[in-house]
Amino acid sequence: MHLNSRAENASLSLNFLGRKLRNHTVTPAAKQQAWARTSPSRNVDENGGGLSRTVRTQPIVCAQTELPGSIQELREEVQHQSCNVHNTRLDQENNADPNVASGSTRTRDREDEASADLKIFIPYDSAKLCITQIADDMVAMKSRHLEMVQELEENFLMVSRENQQERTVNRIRSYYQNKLNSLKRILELYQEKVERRSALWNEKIESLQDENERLQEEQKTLQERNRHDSATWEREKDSSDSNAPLDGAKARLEELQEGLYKREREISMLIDGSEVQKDVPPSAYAHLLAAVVCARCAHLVYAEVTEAKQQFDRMAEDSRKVVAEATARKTSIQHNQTDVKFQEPRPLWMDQSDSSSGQVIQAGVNLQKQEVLLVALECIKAGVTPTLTGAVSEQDMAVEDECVKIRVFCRLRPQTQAELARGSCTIVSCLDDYSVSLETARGPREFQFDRIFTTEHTQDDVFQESSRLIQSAVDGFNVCIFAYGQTGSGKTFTMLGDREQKNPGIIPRTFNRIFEIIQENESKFEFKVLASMLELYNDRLQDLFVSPSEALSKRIEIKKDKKGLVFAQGAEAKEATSAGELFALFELGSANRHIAATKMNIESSRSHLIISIMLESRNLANGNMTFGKLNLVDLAGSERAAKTGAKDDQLKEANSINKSLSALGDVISALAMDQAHVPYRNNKLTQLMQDSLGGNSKTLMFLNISPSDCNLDETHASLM
Ligand SMILES: Nc1ncnc2c1ncn2[C@@H]1O[C@H](COP(=O)(O)OP(=O)(O)OP(=O)(O)O)[C@@H](O)[C@H]1O
Repeated sequence: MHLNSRAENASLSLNFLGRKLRNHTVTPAAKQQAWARTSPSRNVDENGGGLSRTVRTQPIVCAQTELPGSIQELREEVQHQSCNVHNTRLDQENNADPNVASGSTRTRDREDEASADLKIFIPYDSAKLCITQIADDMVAMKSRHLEMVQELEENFLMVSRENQQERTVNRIRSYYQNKLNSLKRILELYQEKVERRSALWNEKIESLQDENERLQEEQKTLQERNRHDSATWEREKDSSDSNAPLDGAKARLEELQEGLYKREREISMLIDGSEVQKDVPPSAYAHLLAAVVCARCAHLVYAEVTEAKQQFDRMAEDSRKVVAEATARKTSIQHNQTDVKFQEPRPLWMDQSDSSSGQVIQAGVNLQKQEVLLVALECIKAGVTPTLTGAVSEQDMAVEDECVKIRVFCRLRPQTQAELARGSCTIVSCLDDYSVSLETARGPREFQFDRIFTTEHTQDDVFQESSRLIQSAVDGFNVCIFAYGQTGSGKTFTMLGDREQKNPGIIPRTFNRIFEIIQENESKFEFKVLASMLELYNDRLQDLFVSPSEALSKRIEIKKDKKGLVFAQGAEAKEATSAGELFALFELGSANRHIAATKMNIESSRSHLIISIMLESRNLANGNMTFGKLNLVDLAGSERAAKTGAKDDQLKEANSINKSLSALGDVISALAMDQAHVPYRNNKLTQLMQDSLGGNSKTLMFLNISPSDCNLDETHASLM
């Protein structure tokens, strides 16, 4: 070890085993301990063992305030213990020639030299202890430094993270600011638009008011003229006895006026709804009202204008001829068809106009149109009001049935025990067989349907209205009957019936009706009935005719065959030869559905149930084949996920249901609006129902609604 303090304020440097140690702190306690353990005699022994160390004669100055005491102490210690401090050269000379050492100059020189080269011997143990302590201190210092570095790094990271967060916040803020700006711009645009529109409407209202005033003025002028004419006639009558023809004209005028007042009374009665007939759809009243007004005007024209009179007479004559021809044509087609309905069943893919039943329908529609035209012309001629009798023949209904492809029936269920117990009140009322009224926050809203079924209507009433469609399916049409509505609104009750089957719904009744029709026609036709039963849950189709474990391993794909009929590839289609067999198959499917639902811990009402019945018939006389398909669907509930507070799996389930229901809604509205593109492919549900929605198929939708105020939002959404 070498202690070097050559420069003033130089730092203490230690050279130990070839490693340079700098600026270390030696704790006084450690040094104390080191000295305490070192005895002078032992040091001598050890020094003799060759552990000599060199110490400069200059005082050891330590750069750090903590050190000086200790080094100084060390030095003092060394000086006190003379055995530890040696001037080697003096020692040598003293030892070698003590007599020669005379003369003050020489002695001073020697002292100078000695001060320049003073050797100090530190006991090895003390030095070792010192060094160990120094090394320990340095290790501690290193770890402290490392800690500080780590702390600094962490601080740096934290600051940079904060900076980043701030930057992100700024970015988000500016993004939303931009959005807000663009929304403001859009709002301004809309405001402008609304202002423009309202200005336009104001203009229109003003022009209508002007027009109204003008008409009133004209009316006044006409009345004046009338009064003037009648006064003239009176005068002329008084002045001459030869005015007899004018009597007739005056009488005619009075008659006309009387007729006019009568029509006005009828119109106001119609407007007031005082003569509303129970069995006439409300939409028909609008047409009737329009017809009344038109007929009145037209009759005035007919009566006053000679050319118009001739024209109307000609039209009425032509129309009479056309009606006669149409009646004859329809009768001849019906005659050709004979009374056997199934002799020439119409294959599904054949154009309707090619088939005889299609011709009957077409002839029926034409005849109806011509008859309406003739009645209208006669009414105009006679100046009478066209009326709706409400007495529609079975045949007319059948014709109408053939023409209408989508019907929507609304069914209102009674309040449940739970709703009654909760004190819910009823907010839905049925106005007539076609309209319901819903009490909303903004007042009552009316909705029209093809038919309304109230709580008074039985399952039988409901089935009677739908059973004609089953005949159509056997005839070769594709038919779909489905129920839509929120959970608990009565879909399952309508489609399946109650659990005990005391009030069977449409599905079991359909099974019976199919085989009744088959039985009625089995002498002329051979039938084959195949059924498949599928469940659509979370966009996955599951075959309900196999066990749930087997169904899980099966992949079902929706395909179309050559005739355009949709089928589920991979799903079983089982044959049934009686209503009982069909019902047994249905029970098997329902049991599998229940097991699968229990296994997956879901409610069966959270999936769509699709029962497809394929009806094949072969004409025994000519071998012609006919294919019809009947889809019976019990849809999952349509409630909103937000209201139910669904999370995770439930939310996924609700989203999947909503997606499929909105896809179905899109398809129905595209069909209702006769759009060129119908988005069937958007969802598995609509893909599967494709061949029984639109085209030549017939669709019956049941809209099930709850009457209670607690379901107002859902009921409103469903009705909309
Ligand atoms: N027209 C009705 N007459 C009497 N009770 C009815 C009627 N409609 C529904 N219900 C009763 O209301 C309750 C709910 O009906 P249902 O289970 O058919 O609703 P849902 O719409 O099918 O519900 P989910 O979507 O959960 O299957 C049942 O107890 C059912 O018996």
